Amino acid sequence: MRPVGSKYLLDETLGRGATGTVWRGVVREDVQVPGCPPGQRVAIKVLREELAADPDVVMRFLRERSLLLRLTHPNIVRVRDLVVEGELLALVMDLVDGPDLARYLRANGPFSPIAGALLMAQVADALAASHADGIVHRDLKPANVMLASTVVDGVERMHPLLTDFGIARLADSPGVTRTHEFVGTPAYVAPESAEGRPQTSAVDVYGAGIMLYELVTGRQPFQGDSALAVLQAHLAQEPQRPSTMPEPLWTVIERCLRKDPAQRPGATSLAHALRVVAAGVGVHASPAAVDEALAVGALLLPDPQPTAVPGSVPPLPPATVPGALAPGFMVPGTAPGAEDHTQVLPPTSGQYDPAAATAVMGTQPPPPQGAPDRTRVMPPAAVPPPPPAGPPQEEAPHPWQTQLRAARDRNQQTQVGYFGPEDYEDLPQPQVAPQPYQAGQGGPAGPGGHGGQGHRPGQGAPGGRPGGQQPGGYRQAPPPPGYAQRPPVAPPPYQAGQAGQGGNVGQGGQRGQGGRPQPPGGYRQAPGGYGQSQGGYPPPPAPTPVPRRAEPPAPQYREAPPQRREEPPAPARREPGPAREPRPRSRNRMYIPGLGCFKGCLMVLLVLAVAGVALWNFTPLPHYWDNVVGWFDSARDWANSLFGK
Ligand SMILES: Nc1ncnc2c1ncn2[C@@H]1O[C@H](COP(=O)(O)OP(=O)(O)OP(=O)(O)O)[C@@H](O)[C@H]1O
Repeated sequence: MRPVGSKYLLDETLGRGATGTVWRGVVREDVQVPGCPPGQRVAIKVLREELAADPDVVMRFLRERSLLLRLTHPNIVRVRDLVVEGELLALVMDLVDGPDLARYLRANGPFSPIAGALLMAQVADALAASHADGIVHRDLKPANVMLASTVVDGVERMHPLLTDFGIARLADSPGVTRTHEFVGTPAYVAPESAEGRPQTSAVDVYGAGIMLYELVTGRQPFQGDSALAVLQAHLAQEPQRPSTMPEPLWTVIERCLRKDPAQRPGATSLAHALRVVAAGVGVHASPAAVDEALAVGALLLPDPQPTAVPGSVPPLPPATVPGALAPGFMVPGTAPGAEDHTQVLPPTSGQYDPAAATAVMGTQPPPPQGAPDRTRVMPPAAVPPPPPAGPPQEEAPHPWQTQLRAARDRNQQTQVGYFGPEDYEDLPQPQVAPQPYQAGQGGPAGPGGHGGQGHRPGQGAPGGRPGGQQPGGYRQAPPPPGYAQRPPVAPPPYQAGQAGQGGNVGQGGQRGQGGRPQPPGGYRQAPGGYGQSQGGYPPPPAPTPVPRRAEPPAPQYREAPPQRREEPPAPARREPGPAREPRPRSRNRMYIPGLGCFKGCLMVLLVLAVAGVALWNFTPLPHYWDNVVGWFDSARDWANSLFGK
């Protein structure tokens, strides 16, 4: 295990993202960390060195320490500590034993509308709490929702936990992102973020709408061949209701995806509305619950005081084409006020001092001066010379570009991007693309409610996807002390426990009649689950102990074209400018996470030595060598005899 800071040991890598690497770690046995007993297993996100080398990010890290540590909620992965040492920045979090939602979706396919609504209601709870605390997530996506499993009444259930809070905000340093760039993932980015307009907590609600759509359909509402095209779709296209989507759920999604952030609901009312929808779309919903779900639009109240994202750029001139980017927009350094925001990444704040005390941002005092430095996960970067005074020069390559290259092989990464009007001209005119799986789809819905409305192409027959809830219902974990400041949310009706056995409510609001008969307990055959997926997830790659579905997936989901891998946005074209200063590069040329350059070099020498020994012993090389030495001796004797020596 490798030390990180003076309190933690890194064990193994859990995964890598665009902003850093997440490790499984452990609290050292010989230290005291408040709230974390010695030996406690934790997850440690070590931010990438480009971020850690930016003094502005470090300052933000320190400033927001108390905010992030304070953010506790049953549906938020708790941040336990922040480690700042040399050029290492790390967040210590609770370790979640489970997959993230993106991986779960890939492995198991979409959720039923009820399960999707209930899952997203918990995510909306987490958003409401963070917004009330002044924190906007800004990078909401399934990959940032971890699925823990909890056992309630002897039944394993999924418990969503939102993570990566504050990362987008940390990354959004003036030294890291520049004017009109966005931090986020194109498929989930709100129009105002893509356009560089001021952002508020409404961007998270937009992301929640995209996620909700994806959870119940298996695809995202806005797609394109490139990140730029996806961003353009967010700006110009209207989302289309899939025929299988219950009307109340669509009402919620459509409101979350409004282009105007002021028309989106607040996170608190979103959570409430989703529970009302979940209670009203099952075939066993009471008529009153059905009516309430159909009137859900009235519950979707905008946030009266949306939380502003600090430092988001001022509004730009209105676009001339609806949904298009404003003229001159996204060209770094040319937009009005750009000079206020665009900065060259400042030099690092000084040489790394290995003898310096570890600065761990906990409540514990730092170790005494002269204590051995235990953290060398990332070696220090060279200190570049200060930029020469004179006329402004073109900026060095953006550090995020390095990250994007590194992340290129991963789908749906958090990205920073910008694009200009010339890029926009390359795009096809905005149009509303037909839903891929609508092609060849069946006729009008039959009397089978949601279940009969198109899960099987060409028919409206009964027997679609059954929803329903489990007797005993899904229960939420009790909120922790202190969380009660949040506005009260009406207890969801499903807590009362409903037996679910069939399809969802049809588009016309009639209760589905034709849901496939299911055993009590809802869509899963396993006892205790609600909806399609809430009965526990199979921890990949181990097979799930209970069959997930009572029937094979609906054909159109299988027939839908595979999701394209998102390419990171192409770097913006820049006007030819004066020659760039060579970018100061890190000394860490051969970067092996956790090993560092020195050990990497030793490893290379060792490999060369072993190869040399093997060559000498297992090839005729010694024989050739003797021959060469013999020839050399003969030549010397001949030369000596020639010159009479
Ligand atoms: N608290 C945690 N406990 C356990 N695993 C975690 C935790 N946080 C993240 N992970 C795992 O680590 C992996 C990498 O996480 P990270 O947040 O860096 O990825 P990402 O969200 O895909 O990337 P990015 O947001 O930078 O685009 C994830 O796949 C997730 O499964």
